[in-house]
Amino acid sequence: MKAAVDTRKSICSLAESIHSLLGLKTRLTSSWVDSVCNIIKSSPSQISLDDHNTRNGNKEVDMDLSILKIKDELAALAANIYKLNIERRQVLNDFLDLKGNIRVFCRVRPITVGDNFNRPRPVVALGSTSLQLKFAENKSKFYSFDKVFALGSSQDEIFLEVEPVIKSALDGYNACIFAYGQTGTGKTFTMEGTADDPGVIPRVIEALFKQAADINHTFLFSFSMLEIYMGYLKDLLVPQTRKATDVMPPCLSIQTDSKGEIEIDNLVTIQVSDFNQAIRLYRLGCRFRSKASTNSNKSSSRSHCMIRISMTCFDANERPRITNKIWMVDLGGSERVLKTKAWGRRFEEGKAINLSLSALGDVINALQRKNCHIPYRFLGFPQNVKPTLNKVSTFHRNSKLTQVLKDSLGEDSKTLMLVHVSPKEDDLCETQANAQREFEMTSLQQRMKWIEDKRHEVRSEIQKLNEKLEDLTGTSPSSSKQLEASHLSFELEVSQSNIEIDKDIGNVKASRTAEFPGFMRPTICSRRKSGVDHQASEERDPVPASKRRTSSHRAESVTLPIKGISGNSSESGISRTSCLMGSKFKCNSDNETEGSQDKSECDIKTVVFPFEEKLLRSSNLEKAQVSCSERHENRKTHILNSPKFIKVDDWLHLNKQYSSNSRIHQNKQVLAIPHPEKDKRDYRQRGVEQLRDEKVNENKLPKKKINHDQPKKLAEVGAAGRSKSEQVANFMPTVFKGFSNEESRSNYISSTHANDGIRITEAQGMVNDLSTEEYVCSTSTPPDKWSWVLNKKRDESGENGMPMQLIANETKFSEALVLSNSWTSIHSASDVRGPITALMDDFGVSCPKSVLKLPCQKVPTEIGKNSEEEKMHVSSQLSETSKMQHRSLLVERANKVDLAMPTFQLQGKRKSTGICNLLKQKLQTFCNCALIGLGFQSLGLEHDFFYALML
Ligand SMILES: Nc1ncnc2c1ncn2[C@@H]1O[C@H](COP(=O)(O)OP(=O)(O)OP(=O)(O)O)[C@@H](O)[C@H]1O
Repeated sequence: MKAAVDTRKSICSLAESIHSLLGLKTRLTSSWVDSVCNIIKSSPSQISLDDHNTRNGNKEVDMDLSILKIKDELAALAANIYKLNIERRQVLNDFLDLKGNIRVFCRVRPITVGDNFNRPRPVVALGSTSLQLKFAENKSKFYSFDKVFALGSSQDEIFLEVEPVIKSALDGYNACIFAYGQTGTGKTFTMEGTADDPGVIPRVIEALFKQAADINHTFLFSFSMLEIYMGYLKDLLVPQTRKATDVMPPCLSIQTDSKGEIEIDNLVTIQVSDFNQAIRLYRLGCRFRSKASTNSNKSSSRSHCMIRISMTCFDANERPRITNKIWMVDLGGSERVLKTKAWGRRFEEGKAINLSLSALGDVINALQRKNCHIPYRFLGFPQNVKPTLNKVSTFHRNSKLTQVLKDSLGEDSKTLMLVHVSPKEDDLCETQANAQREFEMTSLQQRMKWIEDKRHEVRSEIQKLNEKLEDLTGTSPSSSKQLEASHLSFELEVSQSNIEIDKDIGNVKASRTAEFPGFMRPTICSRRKSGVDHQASEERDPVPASKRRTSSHRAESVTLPIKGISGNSSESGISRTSCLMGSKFKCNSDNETEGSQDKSECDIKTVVFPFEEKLLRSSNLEKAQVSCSERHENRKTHILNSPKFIKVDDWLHLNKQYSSNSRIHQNKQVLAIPHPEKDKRDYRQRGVEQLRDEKVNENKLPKKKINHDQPKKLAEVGAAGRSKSEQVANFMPTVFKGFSNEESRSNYISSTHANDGIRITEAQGMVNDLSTEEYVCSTSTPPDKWSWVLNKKRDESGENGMPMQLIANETKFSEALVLSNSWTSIHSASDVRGPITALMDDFGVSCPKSVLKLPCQKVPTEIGKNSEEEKMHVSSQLSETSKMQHRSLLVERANKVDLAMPTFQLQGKRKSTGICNLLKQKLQTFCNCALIGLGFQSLGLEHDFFYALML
């Protein structure tokens, strides 16, 4: 071809020179030249170079000509290829654009050793692009991906999808390949692979060198490797003086400039000329990656490992840029802090990983949506915040991961996300947990409603009884006010709990979006911060705005409607300390991830502490009770902390101390009630005596002298001559007198009661008497305490009083009190019934209804002191005379009843003396004691407490 062109040129020049020589005026046309050329070509006598050479017999010239010919052809082909290359690049780019510059693949890890083979697999790959997560029999969720690699997919299959990205990189585009997934889902396996089955990174390096060699350009490759660990950038190729086992490298080579931008160019960049050099560097860097050993004793990556291969090509004008790079990132394993119950360093690592993954998710999501603002570094201000310079730091996102990748995660960059999923049921994503939570919340709500209804019922019953009482006594009982107050507070708690539930449900619902996997969606926080999805979330969220947490996560107050005040639901602002910063997310120095950015990240994310998981997952009733009792606890702290009350623990401690010194108890099962020392006992006894004296004087009844030393002496004598069971029988207090069970007796020994059989019998009579009109339910107080309380009271008022009365005057009763550690409480029947029923439900114990249908309590008053108060506990049906008789009887017996003895007396039939009734009463009493005791036990109290309660 070139020869033809040359021939044509020479013909042209020849013709022109002839033309000028002849002085011809006409110009030579190309058609004329063509025809002359044709004549020459077709003429057998043409004079060509070949002919000339052949004629001269010069074969070498012949050779040159053929070479020239081939070269001509090659040049033509090269031109063609150039055109095709441009076209291919365009087509590939269009293809990737069409597919999406960000593509997401999913790989399901195969079942490995240690997985439970018998459990049904909840992750199912449906076709090549969708994945089903089954988290209940009839509940599952579908996700779509660009491609799903099912269980057992090979490394080759994965690489086949990665290859186009390598081509793009060689064409001059920046590219990123990420491996994302929970800990242990196979990220490192996919990226690194094994010696026999190499993963993406070695394959990419190999392909880059191979394909670059195929391209007729000169490439210069360089290799860098770094990790982001706990917010720090660490150059893994900095000359290492440390051992591979060191957790932290001694120096960090990457700094930030004055604006806080990462000076990524400071990275150690090593030129590599072939695959072997690059792979050696890669292996070296991997040795220094921060890892932690997990429960299964394998090392888990606790950082993001980033490999950068930069390529520079000087002789390819068609490339969009001279130097471009491909990042391969093995992201740190995301983990549910709740699930792993990580703490300390592991918790910090997990937190840092999760935060940066969340930031990456935000960036990718913004890119997918083609948002004008991509939050590589700064998320933007919330709607209600005016941007000022000093506020920038507050709302700074500053994720180093996205900052480093900033120029490789963009419009003309290719991003490949390899999402890894474990087939393990336990590793199901947060969606499952949310569904579970949602279910729990619903049942919690139902339970709350049930409790509320029940409360209303009980309350109206109380109301009726109070009214009846008012009619009878002519006075407004203070207890009714207390009940009212306790009811109101309960209402408040219910409404608060409801709000909390609603809030949680709102959060659950808000997080329920479909199409993309979680990390591809903007986080709730970022939506709130940027205000992008504010509208959308409001549409999604059925919970009224007033009941939701305000958009600021630092919201300090909510407005709660308080029911029950003046019959209207009024709005009352109740200040709540920041739930996130206060209890949920303690953003103190301990919990902050190291590094500059993490304070701001702390601002954004909520991390729930492990102990809260328990609370969240505890049964509905438990939750209600916990929050209820906590609040009650606060309200009652000042009461219980008053010096009038000894704390249970204190008492038990004292008791133990005393018991250890005491030689009285021989049976280990028996809680030894301390034998009161003389001076201590005197307080009580003197109190009783004084009271008795007063009453006796008043009623002209003969005074009985109590010999304080008698019980002790009798005990010694008795112990010498009787068997243990006999002692036990005599030790038995009144309420258990009817029982013949040895075991129940032995658990119930009280040395104080041991020696006064007459007293027991008489006290029993008194119980019967009392039960004619009154129901008194009192948890027992140890002798020391009684005397102490009595003493205190006497010291203050200068007079003695019955302990029960003192306490009755001071103590409110409510359900919470049953659950509280208070020893001294007097409950109305209806107040007791609630917890007892609940306890019965909890423990599956059945009890005759009659036991629970107790009439309203009448608090025993200080006898004879106040005639009004007397009326409270003496039947209105009794005449004044019978009242007096009753009172005198009571007083007479008061000296026989040890006030330290626990009384749990039930109303029986009037003057019931029948053995059946008696037995029934005892059974009922025992049942209730046991139930309350079990209730206390369920609060984690020790056995001592239970025994003491029985006593
Ligand atoms: N596709 C697979 N085929 C065979 N084994 C696999 C596959 N994926 C993962 N494994 C195995 O599962 C285990 C966990 O994988 P790997 O260490 O890659 O998880 P990871 O996601 O990187 O965990 P971490 O985030 O804790 O580092 C390894 O023993 C690995 O060999």
